[in-house]
Amino acid sequence: MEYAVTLFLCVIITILVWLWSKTRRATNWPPGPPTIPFLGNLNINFGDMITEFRRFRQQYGDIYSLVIGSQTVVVVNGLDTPKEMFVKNGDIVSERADSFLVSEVTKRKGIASSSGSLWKEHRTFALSTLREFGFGKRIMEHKILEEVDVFLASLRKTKGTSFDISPLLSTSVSNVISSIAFGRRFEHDDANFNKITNAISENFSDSIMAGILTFFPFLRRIPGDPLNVGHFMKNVEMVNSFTQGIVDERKKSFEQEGKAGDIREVTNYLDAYLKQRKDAPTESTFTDEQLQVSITDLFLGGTETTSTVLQWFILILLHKPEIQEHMRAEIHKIVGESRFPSTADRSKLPYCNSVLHEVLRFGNISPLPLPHGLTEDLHFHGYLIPKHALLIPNLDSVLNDTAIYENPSEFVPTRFLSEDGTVSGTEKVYTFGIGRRVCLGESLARMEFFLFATSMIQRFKFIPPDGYQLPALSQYKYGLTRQPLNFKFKAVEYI
Ligand code: HEM
Repeated sequence: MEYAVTLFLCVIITILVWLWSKTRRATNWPPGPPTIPFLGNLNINFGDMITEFRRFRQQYGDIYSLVIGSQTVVVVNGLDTPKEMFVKNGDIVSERADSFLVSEVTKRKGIASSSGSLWKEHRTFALSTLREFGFGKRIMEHKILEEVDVFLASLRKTKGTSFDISPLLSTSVSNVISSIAFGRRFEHDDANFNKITNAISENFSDSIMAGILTFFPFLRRIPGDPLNVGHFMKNVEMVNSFTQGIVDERKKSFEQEGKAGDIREVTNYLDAYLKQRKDAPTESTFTDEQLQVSITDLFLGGTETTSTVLQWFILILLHKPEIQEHMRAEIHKIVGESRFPSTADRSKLPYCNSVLHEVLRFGNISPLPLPHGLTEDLHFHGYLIPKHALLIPNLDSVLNDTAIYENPSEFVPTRFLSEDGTVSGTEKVYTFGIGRRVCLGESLARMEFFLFATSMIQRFKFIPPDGYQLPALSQYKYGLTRQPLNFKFKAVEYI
């Protein structure tokens, strides 16, 4: 009996010591808020991480750490420290750390969630394939402008009545990446496609829970599902079966074409992948599962982010009609009214260009990207960053840095306009990330943003409905991206 009690006490003490050691910060790690025994930094405000992280930066400097659950989080802030961390040490810090989204939702597959050679091979393949199909080229511009044309026709149909533009933007922007990723576009009244873009929107705006589950995975099992994980996973399954259906259908016709010796010209990522898979050795990383997850990554990455930036753009211009007027005057002067603006006009539209960069800065749509992981312990600025840490490049700390920008919380349309009328300083607008994990769709997103935004302003005036209170520019929803609150407006045809 005495032996059993002693054994029991030893087990309890071992567990307590283990728990205590897991929830304290080692002395050689970056500093951070004091940890509470057995709780670590559980007392921080998870509801407003952006503000909380700003406060920690003021207190602890450009690199600090938090102990949450049994995880160590290291947050890297400012302009120079992230560059040094994610560019100079790119070999060590470009893995994707485990999180609920990475390990439970995408099972470390695809592009955004994979690591090591699986990630390198697929990122390289995706970049070179997408470049071949027009990323950053005129052929891509044509595709986007076709979509802009359909989008503006839908705006016209609203006949100046008040409406919510988010579903229309999601479908239009999604059609661009769909045609590049799998050679398809969808009609604006396609109910099934609208269900898919709606599921994506819901998951992007409603995923604080994904962050919580990263640190406390057991909360997923709570009876009654108070975190609504079931709904999130249902949306994930809906999107997965949509992309799987497209892959399966094309695989079948690809095999038939192969048998007949008549494979269609390769014009999209899906066809390029099937061809790569056909020619690849059996032990290659190019598998059916990788195909489905990487297509889904492109589809998701290319849908919600760009349409969120466009929503910020419209909301800002509703608040500041004088900026609309100024942009429209510049576009009409340089481009005229009969054709859409093109990327070749960009350098001749410095005011518009400055406004769009300011939207990318002010919108701050991905302030805290998915955490990076490490391949080994890293000694950095005199601290030890343990291999198991989750590394967060805090993009908010660059985009709202008072050392770089005067009054960063204000929208200043001429922020990037120099006295000589040229645009400068835009290289510090790190909206698309830093280092080797930098956004894969950056050139597409920039082109889409420019073409959609300038064509809209060229032809439409945006006005708030009479007596309607627009959401303030300081308000936002934060899930996977930082989004404006829902709003309505009228698009009145100008030309
Ligand atoms: C304005 C629009 C966009 C913004 C602000 C944005 C921002 C970002 C950010 C901050 C990251 C994470 C960087 C990191 O992990 O450190 C990222 C990754 C990624 N983005 Fe975008 N993105 C946009 C549009 C797009 C588009 C159009 C695509 C479609 C091709 C795309 C595909 C991806 C992919 C696949 C990754 C994962 C890259 C990797 O892990 O190697 N994004 N994006």
